[in-house]
Amino acid sequence: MNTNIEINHVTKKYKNGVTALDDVSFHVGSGVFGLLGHNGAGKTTLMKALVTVLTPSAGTIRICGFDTVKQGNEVRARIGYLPQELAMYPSLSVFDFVNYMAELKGIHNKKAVSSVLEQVEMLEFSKRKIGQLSGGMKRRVGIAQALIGNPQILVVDEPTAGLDPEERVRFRGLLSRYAREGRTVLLSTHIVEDIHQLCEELAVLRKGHLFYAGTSAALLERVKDKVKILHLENENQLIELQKKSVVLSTTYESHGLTVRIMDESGLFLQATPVTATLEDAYVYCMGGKAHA
Ligand SMILES: Nc1ncnc2c1ncn2[C@@H]1O[C@H](COP(=O)(O)OP(=O)(O)OP(=O)(O)O)[C@@H](O)[C@H]1O
Repeated sequence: MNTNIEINHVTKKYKNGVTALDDVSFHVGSGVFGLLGHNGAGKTTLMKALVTVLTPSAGTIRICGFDTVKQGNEVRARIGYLPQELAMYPSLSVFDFVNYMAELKGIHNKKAVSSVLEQVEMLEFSKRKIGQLSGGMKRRVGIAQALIGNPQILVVDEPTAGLDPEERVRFRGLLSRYAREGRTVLLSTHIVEDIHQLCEELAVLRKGHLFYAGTSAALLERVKDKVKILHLENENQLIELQKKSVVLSTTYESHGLTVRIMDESGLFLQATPVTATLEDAYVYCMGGKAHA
């Protein structure tokens, strides 16, 4: 496997004393790789370090073999980035905006601009003003500017948040097509479905620490035999249960509710074991449904 991203013992401490990343290490090969974690887990901080926007306090990151701190230009030439909130100019046309972003990267090539707009199915809307686009279309334009220069690695921060289901499917298709031919797409998300559909491998951050890195299959193996269902009479019982166990899902019924839990230490003898699903495994990684 070719390693496109190598993250070694990366720590980031902000000036306000927050440790956003604490000794994080993992490697990423080709394909779509998922970065999961709740708000504040450190995903954006890690992505900014990957794309050389910020410098780690300790540790190293290599992108296609180049060090993000010492060889920033080589890294930036190989990486495209769609931040969570990309500043766009509403009065510019789609074409002019992407062309402007290309020029900022030193690429003066209108054919390259048309080509990336075609890849994201926005060529027919080239003349439309940014301010007149739907959320999904804006996101596609965001990807288009990240694809300029045909980067080996594409980093996208929460790309499907706020999209309707149809746009989400389209967006997933786009990312998975891009990840072919040895390229890497690293996407951060807290949408379990994104991971399920797109990523063979994933890393999970929790409060700056790496909780898991590996394949979905290995993650499923970890939760095997630990998923159980329990019947509860009311929500007070649910609140109590959440203090003792990770609640994966809840189904309300006419008489009470049924909950799926992760019984890690085998404490819930009255609960019925069920076959674990990947969805269970992802929700478990995220720390349970209640916090999602
Ligand atoms: N520029 C900054 N200065 C100080 N603290 C910061 C800064 N940026 C982020 N943080 C803090 O670092 C921690 C990690 O934030 P980060 O944005 O990386 O998390 P995240 O997983 O991307 O969350 P979200 O999904 O909400 O974007 C949080 O506690 C956040 O408040």
